[in-house]
Amino acid sequence: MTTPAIEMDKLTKRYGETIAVSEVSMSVSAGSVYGFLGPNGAGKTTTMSLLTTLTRPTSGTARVAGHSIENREAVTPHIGYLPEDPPIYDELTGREQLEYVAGLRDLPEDESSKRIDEMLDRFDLSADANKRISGYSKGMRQKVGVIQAVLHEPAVAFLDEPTSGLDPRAARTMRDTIAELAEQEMTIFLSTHILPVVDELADTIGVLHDGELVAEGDPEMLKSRAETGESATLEDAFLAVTTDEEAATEEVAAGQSV
Ligand SMILES: Nc1ncnc2c1ncn2[C@@H]1O[C@H](COP(=O)(O)OP(=O)(O)OP(=O)(O)O)[C@@H](O)[C@H]1O
Repeated sequence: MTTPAIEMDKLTKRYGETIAVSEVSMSVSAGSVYGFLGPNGAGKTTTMSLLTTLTRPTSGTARVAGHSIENREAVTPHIGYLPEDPPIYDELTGREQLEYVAGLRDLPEDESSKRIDEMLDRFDLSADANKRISGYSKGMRQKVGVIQAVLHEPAVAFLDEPTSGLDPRAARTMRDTIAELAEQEMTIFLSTHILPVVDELADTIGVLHDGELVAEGDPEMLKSRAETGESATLEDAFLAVTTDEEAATEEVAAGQSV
């Protein structure tokens, strides 16, 4: 059996009185797309900060690409992260920003410049690649953020709202790119509020609510739990598991979902 790309065991993060992430345990198969859902404030960003080693857990453990998150140097070469606000330098051009990131990752120059060109072209950014990022639109910045997260072909990419700010064509390109990267065995940990994106791409969906993993399964399985008839959507399922907290917890306890 191959090592899971992500494993969490009772991962917990407290901020004073607030329990942002509460004893979350899960396993994400290598090469799969994991859709990570939850209402505002559920703890998704905190979970991704923990898994990308930007925040330390209060208790519990996790391994990413086979390495403990306690060991930042071991984990970071294997991951890419698109946070809500991607770290990019306004004074650089799009191409310079990507070359800078490739340099940080020690990528061979000829290989990385070919991949940068290919990704810029794919996201329709080639014509603006030599313009300063300060003049980029929100969507253009988002494209740069995504490209830099996957440029080094990490084993696991954490993407927080990757289609945010993108026009319909660019959003389509983003979804196609995510599917393609997963086909190439990259594990994608995808957090978004746009449920059709998750429905289309995710092999497994986990729903976080008040820091707890209240449901987990493939999209069809989750929909079948919504109890709104045969035409239940992922939105119905999401609302069911994040509003009827007691029932969800009971099912978790009964081992029906997690
Ligand atoms: N640095 C921090 N200090 C104190 N509390 C925090 C901090 N970061 C997050 N929290 C709290 O932890 C909880 C989870 O927040 P988090 O940002 O992880 O949620 P989220 O699921 O990403 O929400 P959203 O969908 O709105 O982005 C919230 O109650 C939030 O107020």
